[in-house]
Amino acid sequence: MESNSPKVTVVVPTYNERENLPKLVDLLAGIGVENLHVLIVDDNSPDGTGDVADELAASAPIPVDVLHRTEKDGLGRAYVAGILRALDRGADVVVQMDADLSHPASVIPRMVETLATTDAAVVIGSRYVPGGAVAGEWGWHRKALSAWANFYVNAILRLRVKDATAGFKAWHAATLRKIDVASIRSNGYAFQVEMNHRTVKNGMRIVEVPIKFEERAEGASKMSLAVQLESALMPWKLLFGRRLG
Ligand SMILES: Nc1nc2c(ncn2[C@@H]2O[C@H](COP(=O)(O)OP(=O)(O)O[C@H]3O[C@H](CO)[C@@H](O)[C@H](O)[C@@H]3O)[C@@H](O)[C@H]2O)c(=O)[nH]1
Repeated sequence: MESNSPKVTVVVPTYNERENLPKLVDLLAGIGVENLHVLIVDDNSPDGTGDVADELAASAPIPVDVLHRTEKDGLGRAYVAGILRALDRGADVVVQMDADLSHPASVIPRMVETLATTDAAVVIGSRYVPGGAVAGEWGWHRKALSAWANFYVNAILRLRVKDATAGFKAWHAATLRKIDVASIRSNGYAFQVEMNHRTVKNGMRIVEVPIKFEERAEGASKMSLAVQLESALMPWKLLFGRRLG
């Protein structure tokens, strides 16, 4: 039977997340959001995450779909592919979320509610608004990098967002269509910044709700030097409206 509730699709990019993915789907099944769907976008993970995703699609208590891609192509590309598929399949709200359990699934109901009851075009699960936090031990290097990245992009692009690089967000489908997600090219942290920049440039509002961010317990971050370099250049590229390649 068709549900009257908005269709909420959680898009989860995965690369080597076989330990984390079943736990994440389990958590999502328990948050009590009606008409919740999960779309896993796997880039042919060598650890077999794609097979784990297929098993979840067959057995999970909530609808799980899998988009298999042939090779590792970056987080941004995976999100673009996943978001376009979610929109194609009628999502009203699209949630972006990491697979590594660093983003608290329990906050999704509040994010969806905030979208429904305010003029927010997108709601960010934010570490840096009052009530937000980073749990566990982040080394000084990671803290400094995150603080610097936020100061840097806000200074250049005037986004006025406390957690501009956050990867946990709930979008109205209409916002994603308006910002033309298909044309977004940046791939690492810069992907999040470019999405925010397009939202603000189109005169739409970003709202942040606090989250407690957990450091991943299993697997490793895929952040590379190339991702950091892209993030350093991207705000200038956006400011001057040009592509740097
Ligand atoms: N399909 C696919 N998934 C990927 C790829 N690279 C990373 N992922 C997936 O994307 C999610 C985040 O990847 P991490 O490598 O754990 O990201 P991070 O460096 O910890 O960065 C996080 O924090 C940043 C700062 O807040 C965010 O900007 C970023 O989006 C992410 O949330 C994980 O689910 C990971 O498996 C890829 O090339 N392809």
